[in-house]
Amino acid sequence: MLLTLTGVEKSYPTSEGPLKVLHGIDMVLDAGRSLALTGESGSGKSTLLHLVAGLDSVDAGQILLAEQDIAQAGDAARAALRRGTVGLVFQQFNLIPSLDVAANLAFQARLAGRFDAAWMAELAGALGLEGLLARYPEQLSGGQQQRVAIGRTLAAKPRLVLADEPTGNLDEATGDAVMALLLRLVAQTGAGLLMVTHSARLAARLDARLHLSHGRVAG
Ligand SMILES: Nc1ncnc2c1ncn2[C@@H]1O[C@H](COP(=O)(O)OP(=O)(O)OP(=O)(O)O)[C@@H](O)[C@H]1O
Repeated sequence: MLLTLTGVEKSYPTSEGPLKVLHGIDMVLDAGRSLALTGESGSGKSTLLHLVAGLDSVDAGQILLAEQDIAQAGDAARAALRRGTVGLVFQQFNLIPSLDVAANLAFQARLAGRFDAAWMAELAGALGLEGLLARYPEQLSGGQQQRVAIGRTLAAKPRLVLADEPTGNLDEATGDAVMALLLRLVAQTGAGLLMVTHSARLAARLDARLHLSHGRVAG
């Protein structure tokens, strides 16, 4: 199993005392499978994604990612796991403005020590970016920027792709096209995909769905 969560609990400190956001989450995701994380605003979706990404630590429970327990890992170990195993795609594209598309695409793969020119060229082709490699992010449309952001993440060949409303900033037609590319490329690499979405329509395109309600799995 690529990802297993067992009894994951998380609270945030607030001025009125701890706010419990996740109350014992259990979930599994296999390599090559995609899972939509849905739920109303404030149900804990982003919190869960951040924990799996190793961006924050759990209060209790276990997160096994590629046989490693990230819940109990220290900051340095979590950072290493993040670079080596996990790829993130967010609603904000966060491209590096001073780098052209080719350099943005290569950036994370180089950081992870996994730059592969042939894979990069294949990705650029699949994402329709060949003619845009010398442009800078500000010279791209939103849909083009999100395709670069997806390419940048997949270039490093992550075993798990975490996406938070990745097409939330795009119009429906562009978002649908970008989503189709993301699903196709994730399937091609055999990675797992965990994606937060508010859209039941998008959630239905993934293999499975986990619905959160007030920090609990509701279906
Ligand atoms: N750093 C924080 N400190 C205190 N409370 C927080 C913090 N981050 C999130 N919360 C609270 O935790 C709860 C869950 O937030 P989270 O962002 O995980 O929800 P979500 O399901 O992703 O919501 P949305 O769909 O609106 O993005 C909310 O009540 C939120 O206000």
